[in-house]
Amino acid sequence: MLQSVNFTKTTAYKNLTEDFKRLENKHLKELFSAETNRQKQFSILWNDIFIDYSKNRIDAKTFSNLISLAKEVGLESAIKSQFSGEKINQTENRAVLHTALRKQFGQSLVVEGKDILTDIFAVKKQMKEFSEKVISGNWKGYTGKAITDIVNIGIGGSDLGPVMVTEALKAYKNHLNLHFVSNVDGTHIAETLKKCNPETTLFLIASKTFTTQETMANAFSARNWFLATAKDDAAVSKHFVALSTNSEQVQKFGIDPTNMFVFWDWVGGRYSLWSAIGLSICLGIGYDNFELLLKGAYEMDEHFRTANFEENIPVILALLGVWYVNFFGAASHAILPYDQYLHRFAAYFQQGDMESNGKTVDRSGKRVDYQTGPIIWGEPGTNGQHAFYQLIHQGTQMIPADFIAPAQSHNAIGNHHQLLMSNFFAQTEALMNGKTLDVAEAELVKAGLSAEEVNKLAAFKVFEGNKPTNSILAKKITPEVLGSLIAMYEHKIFVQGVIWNIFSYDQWGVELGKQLANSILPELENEKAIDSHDSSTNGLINLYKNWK
Ligand SMILES: O=P(O)(O)OC[C@H]1O[C@](O)(CO)[C@@H](O)[C@@H]1O
Repeated sequence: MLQSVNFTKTTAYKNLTEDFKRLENKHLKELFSAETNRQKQFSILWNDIFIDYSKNRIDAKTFSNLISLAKEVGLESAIKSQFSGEKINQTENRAVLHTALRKQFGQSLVVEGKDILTDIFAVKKQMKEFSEKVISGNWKGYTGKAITDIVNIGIGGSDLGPVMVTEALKAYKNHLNLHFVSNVDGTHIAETLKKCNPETTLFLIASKTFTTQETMANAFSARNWFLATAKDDAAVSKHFVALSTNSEQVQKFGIDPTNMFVFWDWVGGRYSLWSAIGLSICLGIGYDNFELLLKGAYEMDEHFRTANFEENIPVILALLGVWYVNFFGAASHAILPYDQYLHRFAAYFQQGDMESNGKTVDRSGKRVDYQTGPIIWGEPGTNGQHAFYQLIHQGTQMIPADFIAPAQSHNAIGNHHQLLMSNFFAQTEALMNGKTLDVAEAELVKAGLSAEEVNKLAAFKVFEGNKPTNSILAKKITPEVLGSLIAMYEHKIFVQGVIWNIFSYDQWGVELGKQLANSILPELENEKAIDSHDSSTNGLINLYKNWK
């Protein structure tokens, strides 16, 4: 079981407090000139991924104290507990075993006396056979036509992962058109269905619980739309399949149990793209590529499970994050992929990270007196450069950022990739070095400005620099590399949760809004004025009722 340790009471934390005093006002430029082999010291080449964390505000002593922190909070035994299937998600009394889904054929994992890989491999086989049948055109719709369009209906973890992965691996896409419907706003399903033909559309109803309001509303609307043309309930089985843990609800909805792809309660929603929830991935890029994605994740699992903390990528990234959140007071962390295909990567980890570590109560049930999970955000470079980088460069907040880029593009058109990469390299260099007042003034003088003008303008052209970044350079974004990158962030989130002494695998914080929406829903179904809430909520509801 996970130990409950307040990390702020450890010796390592005390030492890090001293480190912070020493480094708080030290510029990264100074650290680089003091250590000529700094990149070598603070980087890891692993498979086809290079992690350069040298542009962080640490020195060798801090690094070693951060590693000690991981040891003191019992990270080693926490990793063992998670991988072996202990019920570390204590508030839901569940194991956390998305890593089991990535195990390779021929392996086994016995949990509570049962080899859980037997069931996992059986579902994978079902996913392989089904996806191959649909892709080849052998799976026919109710009028005998092959499937052309796949609509995945799900939300949160039952949507974001498949969306992100199928976008990231679009270069591997086959002929099937993929659509994702998540929002309960009728616009989402309506606009999607405009592009589909009921005879050739396959719906994947993706929901761990099969009770999620948004997903069920969209699923029923999809079925109504389908039956309006098919006019025969028997046709549903050729066009609707379920990805879920809840067979009872699946059957109630009317989906044939043979069309159900199961997973288990030990797969958290935001960690479920590796399970049956990944069926849209199999359909979009082929089962073999899905297997490669799992393989890449498995390799990262093994690295995380076995590497010394000093060389352990997820552990190091997590510790650097803690360093900025808890010592420098960073409130957010940016994920900035220089790859258009990764345009949903940051959005995916908004759920992955914030739903996991957005907690205020520690594992003993007490309110924490330190900061926990940061806000995760980001957009692909170079678009972000022309939008919000101004604040990263010259704003008052410290925003640690991960820059991710592939050395090889899937679309080598002209010199586009060189242009992209020159920006990737330039940004972390600029964030680190900044630009001094002297340089700013000299540039203005060179541009022919008068002394008075130089004096007026120079301050605005200064970049303090000293902004921490990680550079994550991959050879190419292949399914395997993507799998490794996703698993890397998953484990980073876990490590941070262990340090912050919180439960990373529950998400009670999403419940209150759901409860209240359920109690408000009946109040919207009649004309009566509402007075059961506060004046603001009553006023808004009543105005809505007047206007609708
Ligand atoms: O797959 P389900 O059960 O429909 O849940 C969807 C999402 O809802 C949540 O439970 C909370 O919003 C997420 O954790 C989950 O990914």
